Amino acid sequence: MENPTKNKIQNLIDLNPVMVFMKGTKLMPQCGFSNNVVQILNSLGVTFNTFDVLSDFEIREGIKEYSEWPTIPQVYLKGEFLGGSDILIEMYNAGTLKEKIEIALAS
Ligand SMILES: N[C@@H](CCC(=O)N[C@@H](CS)C(=O)NCC(=O)O)C(=O)O
Ligand code: FES
Repeated sequence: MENPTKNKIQNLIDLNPVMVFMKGTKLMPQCGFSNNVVQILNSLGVTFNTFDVLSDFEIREGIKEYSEWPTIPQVYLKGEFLGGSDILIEMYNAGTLKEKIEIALAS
């Protein structure tokens, strides 16, 4: 996937230490899975940026190809794919998510 879509995805991930590809916006998530991620990051006081894949079909499909992960939401931490809703819930419940994010952001 060497194309403008991939470049746009790469730029978003490079520029934003915590980058969330989701359905809807922080204030109005359009799916429960995306809402889960927003609520978890908000509750931990994490600063994050979002991209609404419902506004761009190329990015919606491109992000799945980029990460080889088939679903939205997708959370990236310092350029690395961290997970979707299930994985974030798991890390949040395990109590490991905040520290993982803080360590990554400090490095
Ligand atoms: N188990 C997934 C749930 C997310 C999910 O199933 N997303 C679906 C429905 S929102 C999806 O992205 N489908 C492909 C699409 O809508 O493009 C997770 O942990 O994030
Ligand atoms: S939009 Fe239907 S499950 Fe996410």
